[in-house]
Amino acid sequence: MSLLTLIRHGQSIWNQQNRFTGWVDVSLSQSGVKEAQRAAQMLAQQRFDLAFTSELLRAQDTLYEILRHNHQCHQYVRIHDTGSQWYEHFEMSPAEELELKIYVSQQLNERYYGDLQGLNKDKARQLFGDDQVHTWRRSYDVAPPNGESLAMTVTRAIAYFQSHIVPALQQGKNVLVCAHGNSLRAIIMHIEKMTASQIAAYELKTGSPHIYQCSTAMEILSKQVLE
Ligand SMILES: O=C(O)[C@H](O)COP(=O)(O)O
Repeated sequence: MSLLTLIRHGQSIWNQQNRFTGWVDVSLSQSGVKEAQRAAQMLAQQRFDLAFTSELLRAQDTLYEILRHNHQCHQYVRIHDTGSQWYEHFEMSPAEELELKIYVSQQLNERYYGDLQGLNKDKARQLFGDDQVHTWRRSYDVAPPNGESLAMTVTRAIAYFQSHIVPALQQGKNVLVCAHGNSLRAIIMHIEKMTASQIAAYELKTGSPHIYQCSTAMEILSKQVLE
């Protein structure tokens, strides 16, 4: 059995300003730092064997806040996703084996919101109408102008989940994934076998850990959401 802990980053400064963020690399707000610290307290006793995050600051800062307060993890090494599995071959001494590996990948980035990035969501509603903005935000297969649909985010995030995260879970490792609302909804849709309409309506609070107990055959044995 293994534990899969999914957590959306703490509130960002553009979440606070109600602006479409996507791949714009904004920091956590003061409230977001507090959310990350609270999540760290909730997860302080949890042992993690490895972690995954996106290339974006708000997810990485939330992850490091959790690791800084984790009683099991004292050192870590970041491995950037360069497309090659170079890290599978390098030798680590027993002491280095204690280092937690953090895999950083663009595949776990937030949904790319294209031309909407930076725009205030209320301003967008004034410009394009409530229905159009809701469709861009919460439909499954409609993309915002020059952006990704949720379906496109799901495709890349699940491909990464299956190629990099599932093998670790099948080996019984405890995995921490600190990412974004839409890339995590992609993973949740996959493991909970949700439909497109169910996941389109599913909301993840910032800084709220979703903890799944998984069998090595990837059955979900239990789910706990900490708030
Ligand atoms: O990127 C963003 O704007 C948010 O993090 C997610 O926005 P959404 O909840 O509108 O998808």
